[in-house]
Amino acid sequence: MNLDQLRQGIDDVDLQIQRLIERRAELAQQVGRVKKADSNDQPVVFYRPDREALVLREVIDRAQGDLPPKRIARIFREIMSACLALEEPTRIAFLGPEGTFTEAAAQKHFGSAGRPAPQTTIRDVFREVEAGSAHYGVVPVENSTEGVVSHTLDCFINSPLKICGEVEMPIHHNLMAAGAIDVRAITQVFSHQQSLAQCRQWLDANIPQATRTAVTSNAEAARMIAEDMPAGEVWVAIGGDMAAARYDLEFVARRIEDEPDNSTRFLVIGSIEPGPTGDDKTSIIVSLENQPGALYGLLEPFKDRNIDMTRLESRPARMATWAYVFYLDFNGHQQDPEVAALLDDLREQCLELQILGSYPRAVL
Ligand SMILES: C=C(O[C@@H]1C=C(C(=O)O)C=C[C@H]1O)C(=O)O
Repeated sequence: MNLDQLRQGIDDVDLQIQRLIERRAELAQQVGRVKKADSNDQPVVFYRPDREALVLREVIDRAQGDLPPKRIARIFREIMSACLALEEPTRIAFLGPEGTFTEAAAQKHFGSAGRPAPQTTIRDVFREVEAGSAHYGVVPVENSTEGVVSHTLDCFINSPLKICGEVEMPIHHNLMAAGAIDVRAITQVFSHQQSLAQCRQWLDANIPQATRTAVTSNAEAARMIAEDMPAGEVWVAIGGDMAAARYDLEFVARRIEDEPDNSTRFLVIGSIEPGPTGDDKTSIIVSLENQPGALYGLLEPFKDRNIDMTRLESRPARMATWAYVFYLDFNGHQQDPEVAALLDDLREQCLELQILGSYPRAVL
């Protein structure tokens, strides 16, 4: 076939794809009407992360041809995002400002039809969702190089919100400046404290002379470089591609993170509790008495029931009675019989047990 014929073929296929997407959107709107009709005057829950995870896993399972399965799943992610927006425009609070990795994580999880609501602190993200001003929130929880974001875990302790999803993001850092600069002339480097820590060795080796200053986010650092730099100073920022694009900065060096597999895990928080999908995780917070064997008693039921713990984090207790506070992630959904039995075992071992949520394992 020649070029014109091939392009005619593409036009024909595009027409079919478009009509099918439009048909899909109509069906999603009907789903929205059924959800409303079935709601018995309760707040209607349009977003269903469990169903979305199943749709995406199905796409990946049946992928064929040369398109990588995750790439085609991302296309479906966007289609679903547009369909959900027809049912209800979804407002998503995230740790801002615009240009942070958390914004990129929110987009990866909800697609681009979500309405972003940047917040100044992690606590503000919780507040915004608790108050109902945003439907869902996205907050960072752990980084593969730097460990847990303890502030996020602490926010859960006094919050009624549940975890309804997780997002994994590879994190690549750039050194960014407001134009062409001489690296030896750099006086200050700004970024979020976690990003500075993730690039510590690179900074020691390449710009040891620059003062490191932690600011509220790497997007704020990028903004400072673009807008606040005094004459006679050479400031740079560390941040992701989104921050560079948002403030029109140039890359001095790319991928400066010390660990090439640097990644961050984010949590989606909200008031809903997704149903089981067959590949889920559960997160809990427990407090234990300060007595010999307490931690052993917590771990034993996992071994007995052959349930995989994926994270165990200890937090300083806030109340005297809470001698130890632990944050745990494990495989399975609280409605799975084995997990329900495990939770019963744990309740006997712990002073308090708070279920933060069961949610589908990240697909993309
Ligand atoms: C259409 C639905 O509503 C939303 C949109 C979805 C989709 O486009 O496939 C899936 C789940 C929901 O977030 C549904 O619940 O099935």
